[in-house]
Order: sequence, then structure tokens, then C-alpha cells
Amino acid sequence: MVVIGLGVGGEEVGGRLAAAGLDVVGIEGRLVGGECPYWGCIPTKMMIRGANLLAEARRVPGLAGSATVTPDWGPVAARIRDEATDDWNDKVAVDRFTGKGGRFVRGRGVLAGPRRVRVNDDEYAARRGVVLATGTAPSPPPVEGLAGTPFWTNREAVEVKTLPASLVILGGGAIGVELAQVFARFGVAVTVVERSDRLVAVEEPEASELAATALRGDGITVHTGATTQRVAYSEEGFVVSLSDGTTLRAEKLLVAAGRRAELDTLGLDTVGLDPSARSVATDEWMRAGDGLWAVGDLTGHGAFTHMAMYEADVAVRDILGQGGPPADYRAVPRVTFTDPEIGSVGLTEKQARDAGRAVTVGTAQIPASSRGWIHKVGNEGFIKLVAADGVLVGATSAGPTGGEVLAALTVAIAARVPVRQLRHTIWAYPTFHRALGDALRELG
Ligand SMILES: Cc1cc2nc3c(=O)[nH]c(=O)nc-3n(C[C@H](O)[C@H](O)[C@H](O)COP(=O)(O)OP(=O)(O)OC[C@H]3O[C@@H](n4cnc5c(N)ncnc54)[C@H](O)[C@@H]3O)c2cc1C
Ligand SMILES: NC(=O)c1ccc[n+]([C@@H]2O[C@H](COP(=O)([O-])OP(=O)(O)OC[C@H]3O[C@@H](n4cnc5c(N)ncnc54)[C@H](O)[C@@H]3O)[C@@H](O)[C@H]2O)c1
Repeated sequence: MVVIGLGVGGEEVGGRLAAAGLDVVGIEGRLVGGECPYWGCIPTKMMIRGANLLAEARRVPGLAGSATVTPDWGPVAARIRDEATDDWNDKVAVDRFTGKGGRFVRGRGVLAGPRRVRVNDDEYAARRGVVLATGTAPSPPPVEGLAGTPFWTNREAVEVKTLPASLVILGGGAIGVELAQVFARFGVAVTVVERSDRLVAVEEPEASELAATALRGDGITVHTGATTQRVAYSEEGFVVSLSDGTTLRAEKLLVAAGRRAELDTLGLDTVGLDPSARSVATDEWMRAGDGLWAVGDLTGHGAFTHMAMYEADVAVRDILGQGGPPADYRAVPRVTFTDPEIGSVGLTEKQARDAGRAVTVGTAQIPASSRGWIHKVGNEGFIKLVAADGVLVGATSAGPTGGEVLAALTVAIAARVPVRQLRHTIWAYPTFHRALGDALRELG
């Protein structure tokens, strides 16, 4: 086998196939492990951990005495270097892969025909096949003046050692809102510019509203429905002009306006696939063609580490002929790690209605629950359930532990637990997840 891209998905596929005794060549252009450990999930969640500690300390007055909070980015930057990324060195990860029997090649792999891959000046012919796992890269929007300026992507934002005084963020999706809150809580003057009419627009409208309220509560200026007309850069920093006449000035500019799979340079045409496509289409066994599999971000099923791991598992079982269930995307969970956390799984109410389902909805507010009331400051959040044909088809769990509460909802959707059974389930008192019972009672 040849695996192109040893990020989250590729390392899992390549490592497991090598450990099973197959002859595996793994090709990686940057760092083995991919975006998640070096510039994604792990370092950003370390940043969020620091930011949330500051926010909790600021909540001490009125509940537990007084606290003097002095933010310092130093420990966060050090932890990212020392504990998360080894200063962006992947020796440990490369050794992990070769230790399982894989052959590692550093370079950019390109398909050169069915079961053939070119990398550096070599060409590899795979007897079994090729796995594509090349992920996604930041995709800056076509805004006049932006190209050529030293704007940040998530990579520079994670690598920052000294915080700027001010920051404009283009994009209010998952990256934009998570990092906006982090930097604001460390004292940066942050402005978020979002093109669509709400933040985290893939989520329920109630979640977008909650995110906007939370960000504004952290002193962040939020512009939604905003068109960025022009970006200019000089020694004094960035000037971002919006089409409504607003001019924003900031020391740094973070572009978090989406990511895309770089498929045009992957040689897809040599295996009969469209190099201008946004994603690589697969069947339910992650097969993209004869002797060709694709896993992770580039399949377009959801750009999450747990999705890359899930698809890697399906592909490995298919390649090794181990059987088990094929890919099922009914219960894909996702968590945006703002404070409050916004977890969701399955369909939104609108998606379910647009699919022609006869939908019922139930909601409960976390502050109105016993635990929310006890928690007091920082208790914002809600549960929203979307049901059709007697089972849940979608749910949102937002709150101080929104991502954790989501687990029960993911199981309910994945296992098609009947709503009538959920209604008669005992939810421990006084937990945040007990609000599920309230939302179930509201379900029409
Ligand atoms: C800031 C940020 C925060 C995130 N937070 C979360 C989170 O909290 N939870 C979550 O679930 N997900 C999160 N994600 C998403 C998560 O990082 C991705 O979904 C995950 O990394 C996808 O894994 P992958 O294997 O598909 O791609 P990647 O991890 O991107 O790996 C692809 C690898 O392929 C390599 N490559 C590309 N082209 C070639 C080529 N031609 N030849 C050789 N190598 C190549 C790349 O260098 C890369 O190492 C976050 C992402 C970002 C950017
Ligand atoms: N907690 C998590 O699981 C997590 C965290 C971060 C990232 N991720 C993954 O990484 C992916 C990429 O994150 P992202 O936030 O870059 O993308 P995104 O697609 O989630 O959000 C991008 C946002 O930018 C907006 N936008 C696009 N062009 C714009 C412009 N010119 N001006 C202003 N706004 C503009 C879009 O409307 C959208 O809301 C996510 O989809 C997610 O799957 C996951």
C-alpha cells in the first residue's frame, strides 16, 4: 500500500496496515500527525484551556471571594512548544510509524496512474492500492489587497509567542470563534468579521446567538453579514475596509474563512478523477476508485479529527477484509470549544425539515435547570432536540460542558433509541445533562 499524507487519517491507516504485516509506504510533505497535533485541535485546545482558566478566575467575585487575574501568554506558548509539538518536530511520530513496520518517505506524493505514486524522484507501484489522506489547507478568500500581506492563518496564530495588541479575524466559523475568545481573554482587542448573517452558521440559529452573546461578553466586536471589500497592510498594521463603510485597524489579521482540499496538484486526473472537485467522492467503504481509498478532511464528510479516525478505521477494515459496518454519517458529532461549548450531532432543525421529515423540536435552557442555577455565572446554554419518526435525528447541547453532554445524544441518534424510551430514562441530579429530560418533555 502507499498512503499519501500521514496526518490524522493517513497515520492511522498506514500504521494499522503496517502493523497487520502489509508493506506500507507512507508519504508526508510536512509533519507526521498532520494539522491536529501541530496547528489544530491540540494546541488550540491548550490555548482554550488557558483562556477558560482566566475566565473562571474572573468569575470568582460574588461566588467565592476575590481574585486578581494577570494573563500571561508565556506558559501557553511554552506548553505548545514543549508538550504539544516538540517545537514542530515529528521525530516521535515518524518513529511511531516506522516502529509499526511502515516505510517513511518525506515529500509530496502525486498520483501517477492507477496504484502508482510519484514522490521526489521516485515512483512507487502498489500491489494493493493507494490511500489518499492529504487533508485540507487554509483557504484565504479572494479579497482585494489580501494576497501578499503577512496575514495569519491558524498556523501563525498557534505559533505566536508575543500577543498583538489588536486582531481582526476574517471568518466566524469554528476557528474564528474559538481563537477570538482565546485572544480576547488574554487581553487582545479582537474584532470578528463574518460574511454570513450569523456566527458558526452551520449550527442551529440559537447556537449562533449564544456564540455572539458570549463573544460580545468577552469584549469582542462582532460584525455579521459583513462583506470585506479591501485589506491593506503597512508598518502600522492592517486596515480592513467593509462594504458598509466600516474601517477596522489592527496589528494582526487572522484569516479563518474556511479550508479546502488541495486536489488540483494531486494527479487525480491520472486515475480518472476530477482535479477541480472540492472533495474526493467515496463509497461507504471509503473507496474512491479501483485500488484507491480516501479518508479524512478531503472526503468532505466533516473536517474533524474523529471523522478522519472513523474513516481510517472503515478503510482499514475494508483493505484487510475484516468486515464490520461501513461508514454511516447519521450521527456525526462536532463541538465548537467556545465557552459555553457548542456541541451538536446529526441534523439541524432546518436540515431535517428541508429533508421533508415531519419534525418535532424540544428545547431546555441550562440556566433554568437545577445545575445551571447552582452554577450561576457562566451557566449560559441550552439543549435542543430534533425528532422525526419517534427517534432523535439531531441535537444541540450548548453549555459549560456542552461537548460532554453531547455524548448521550450521539448514542441516542447512533443507536436509534426511541424517544419514548429516552423520556423514561433516569438522568442524574443535579447534572448539566439532566436538562435533557426537560428538553424531552418539551418535544411535541
Ligand atoms: C485550528 C484548528 C482547530 C481544530 N480543532 C479541532 C477540534 O477541536 N476537533 C476536531 O475534531 N478537529 C479539529 N480540527 C480539524 C482537524 O485538525 C482535522 O479534521 C484533521 O487534522 C483531519 O485529518 P486529515 O488526516 O484528514 O488531515 P490532516 O491532519 O490535515 O493531514 C493531512 C496531511 O497530509 C499532508 N499532505 C498533504 N498533501 C500531501 C501530499 N501531496 N504528499 C504528502 N503529504 C501531503 C499534510 O502535510 C498533512 O500532514 C481543527 C483544525 C484546525 C485548523
Ligand atoms: N472544534 C472543532 O472541531 C474545530 C475547530 C476548528 C476548526 N475545525 C474544523 O476546521 C474547519 C475549518 O475551520 P474554519 O473556521 O476556517 O472554516 P468554517 O468553514 O467553519 O468557517 C469559515 C467562516 O468564514 C466565513 N467566511 C468566508 N469567507 C469570508 C470572508 N471573505 N469574510 C468573512 N467571513 C468569511 C464563512 O461564512 C464561514 O462562516 C471547520 O469546518 C471545522 O470542521 C474544527
